[in-house]
Amino acid sequence: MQVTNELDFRAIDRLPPQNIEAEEVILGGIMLDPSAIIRVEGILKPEMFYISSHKHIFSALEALHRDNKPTDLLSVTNYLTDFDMLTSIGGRSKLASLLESTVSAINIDALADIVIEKYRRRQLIKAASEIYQLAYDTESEINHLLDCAETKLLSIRTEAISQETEPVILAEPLINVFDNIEKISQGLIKPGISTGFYDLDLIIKGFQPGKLITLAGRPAMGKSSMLGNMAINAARNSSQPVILFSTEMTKEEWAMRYLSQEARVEGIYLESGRISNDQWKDLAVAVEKLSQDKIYIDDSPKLTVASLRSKVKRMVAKHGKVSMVGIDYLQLMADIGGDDGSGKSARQIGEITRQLKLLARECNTTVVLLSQLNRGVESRNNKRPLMSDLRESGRIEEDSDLVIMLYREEYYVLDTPDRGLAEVIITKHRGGPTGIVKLLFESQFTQFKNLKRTSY
Ligand SMILES: Nc1ncnc2c1ncn2[C@@H]1O[C@H](COP(=O)(O)OP(=O)(O)OP(=O)(O)O)[C@@H](O)[C@H]1O
Repeated sequence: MQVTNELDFRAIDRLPPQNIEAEEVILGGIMLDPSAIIRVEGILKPEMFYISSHKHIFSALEALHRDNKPTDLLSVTNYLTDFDMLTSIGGRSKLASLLESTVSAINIDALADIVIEKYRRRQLIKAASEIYQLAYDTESEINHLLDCAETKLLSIRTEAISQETEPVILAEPLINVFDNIEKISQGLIKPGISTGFYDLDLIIKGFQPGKLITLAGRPAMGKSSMLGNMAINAARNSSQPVILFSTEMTKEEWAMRYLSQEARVEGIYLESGRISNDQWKDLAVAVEKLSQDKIYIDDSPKLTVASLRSKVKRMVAKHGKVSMVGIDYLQLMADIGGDDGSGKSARQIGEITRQLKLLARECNTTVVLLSQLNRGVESRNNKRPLMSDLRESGRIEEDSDLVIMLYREEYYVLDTPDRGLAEVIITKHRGGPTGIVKLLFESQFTQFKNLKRTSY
């Protein structure tokens, strides 16, 4: 019996995970009952079968089904004969034996689960074997090898997540939603973690778990400031940790910003050391307060989505939950290798945003991703950013649940009446309204503030 060529399992002194009987009954079941394939269609894939001939037979059954043809013994035999594959799968006797060993297709879903699970285990062994080989590659840097190893494991996990869900009857989420509304109305839970900005919360309902938020703007609009403000607000309003991944600013620069905001001492005084006695007291109080905040900062300059993901998962394992993951910023992530004109970086960006969206869902957290905007904004009369200004906008727009743009008129017009004001423009909101929220921006403290309180 010829087995699949996933890995040379002879090198491993154990039989690879597989369930040949389950594979046979699935194939026999589909030949017996043509409607059975619908129950595994899109879930079970040919490559998941352990036996090579089973892969080919399942592919043939899928092709027949796609063409609205019967999947019975005669049709499969003809199909494989036409493609000159009948002999290689074991001939007519192989197909007949599959039918003979099957009584019904009743358990096909459960059997498909078994075959998929065995396939995943083989994938895991394959990745482990490749990682084992990687460790001997002395030509490459260890951090690069660790990234490669993480990526291999991540791709198995990503494939598993994207296949895990099955449609459920409406009644099921309905009960959850009703239960949630009841708890919110009784004040037992909050609709989301407050961003600290009341008018913004009114529109987006705070930070919602499982969501990817893209926060974009031209340089110096205040993206990092907004992310820092949101992070501390989320940590204080949820009492759960927040992680900031910062490829641009160091952890000391973040600490300086937070100290400046909390003590209300401008950054230039902190940097020059020109501090009054009163300010020293304020700084001491601020250090004490900030030391209680659960803000974790990772300033690895070469951040990949694979390493980010494992760091977040480790934090979740340690603390139970993470209220927000902030990333400053997308275009500086190490997965993006630059564009050679073939759209490579757009594809890489698309892959990153997809992974981040999956991470938000998997870890039940909110991911806030900073993104640069195209220079195109600068050549327009109205410089308020638009969705199309997002660099490599297509995938960012698709994967994000919310796209928020920052705009400050004073950046372009010095004597504007809107001096000190910032516009937070919600250009995309999946399942909710869009709109513009005005905030005060104190650049000397890199702090956004509410203009006036609007109650819920
Ligand atoms: N210590 C400081 N004192 C005064 N102004 C500051 C200070 N730090 C930052 N700013 C100003 O605050 C504004 C917002 O800075 P921030 O770093 O948040 O912007 P950004 O949108 O993240 O920019 P970039 O994309 O260039 O990193 C800028 O105009 C900057 O000059």
